[in-house]
Amino acid sequence: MADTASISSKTPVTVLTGYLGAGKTTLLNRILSENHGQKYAVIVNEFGEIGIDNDLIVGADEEVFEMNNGCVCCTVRGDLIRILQGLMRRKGKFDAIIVETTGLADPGPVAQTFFVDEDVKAKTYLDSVTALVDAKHFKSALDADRVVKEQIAFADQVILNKTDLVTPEELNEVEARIRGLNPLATIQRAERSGVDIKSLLNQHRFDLSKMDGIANHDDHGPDCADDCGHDYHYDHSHHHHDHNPAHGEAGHVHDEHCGHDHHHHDHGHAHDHGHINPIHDNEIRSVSLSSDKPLDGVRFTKWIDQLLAAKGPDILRAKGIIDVAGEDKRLVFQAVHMILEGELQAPWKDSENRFSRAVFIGRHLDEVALRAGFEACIKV
Ligand SMILES: Nc1nc2c(ncn2[C@@H]2O[C@H](COP(=O)(O)OP(=O)(O)OP(=O)(O)O)[C@@H](O)[C@H]2O)c(=O)[nH]1
Repeated sequence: MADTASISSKTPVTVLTGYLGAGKTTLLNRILSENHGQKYAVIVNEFGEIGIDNDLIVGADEEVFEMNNGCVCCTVRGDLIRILQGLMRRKGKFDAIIVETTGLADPGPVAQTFFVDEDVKAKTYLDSVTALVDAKHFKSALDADRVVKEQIAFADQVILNKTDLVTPEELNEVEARIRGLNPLATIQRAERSGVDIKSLLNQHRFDLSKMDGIANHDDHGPDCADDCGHDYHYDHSHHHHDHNPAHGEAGHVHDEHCGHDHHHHDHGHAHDHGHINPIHDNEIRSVSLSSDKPLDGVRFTKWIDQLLAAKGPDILRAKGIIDVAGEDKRLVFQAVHMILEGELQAPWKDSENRFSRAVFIGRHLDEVALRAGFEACIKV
């Protein structure tokens, strides 16, 4: 149980994203002023913002650290590491950290920081990427800026805010659109970012032990309740890759998808077979693969390694639970771009129907090839 102990001694970090005006400041203000018994250190990115944000947060008597740089996508990681290190020297003064990204930020590099930097990894863990969505302006923002899709694609949980400004029909439509982009995230509706703070933070969304909800994603996403997975006993055969040598360099996470379109694909998928992606989004989408037959562990590992090495820049998030032939425990994995984490855990119960399921969220996903690759791993 060593890892369980160490996870609990690490400080949880919530990365908060959301397009301009979605309600991030409103939410932060709630987090910092409501009486929930927790102390949060907040890292605010100043980019494009004005002083009032500061006043709000400082006034709430919390620790505030700012990142003063322009391009979050390429350069914030070094700053973030430094700020996190500074914060961790004051460990004990707060229970959790919230990183607010700018409305224009690609959450990828920020999320990757928590898997790449050894020091950060040793002291903190990414609890969730939480995206705020402005129900009223979502559709126009989607058209205006690709980062909106990235924020949704990366999110573990979405707060669908400003519900007061749209009709129930419009709200359902926006929610379906979000669900089409990301079948895994939980979605909470809110007015003035009024969600239950306790339900928002400390959810362990990146914790491999809490991914059982993926099994239910066809319905509602991984609605991992608090009691999900608490009793698991791990085997801790932790498997952690960084396929891109460039990522190994300290303070540098400029990956290929860093804000610039280097990738030219033939757009062969005019026809969208995605059964969980009811509304066509020509770029970012999700593909869900499943099988009730066990997979060959060696073949699957090789496939996912090669897939992420080749397509990592396009794959924003992936999660899965795999029934490995001859293995009593389920293999659980998740990836952020090329960074893959997987471990064996939670033995299948005798009464349980075993299954394998993998969900990929990304751009230019070739569903036919993904499906063929996955199915080739089925143990014959
Ligand atoms: N009607 C309505 N207005 C809201 C709601 N939530 C936030 N607002 C308002 O929307 C505006 C933008 O909210 P902020 O919390 O500043 O949004 P933000 O994401 O921090 O915005 P940026 O800092 O520009 O990225 C503010 O005037 C809020 O008062 C809501 O649920 N309904």
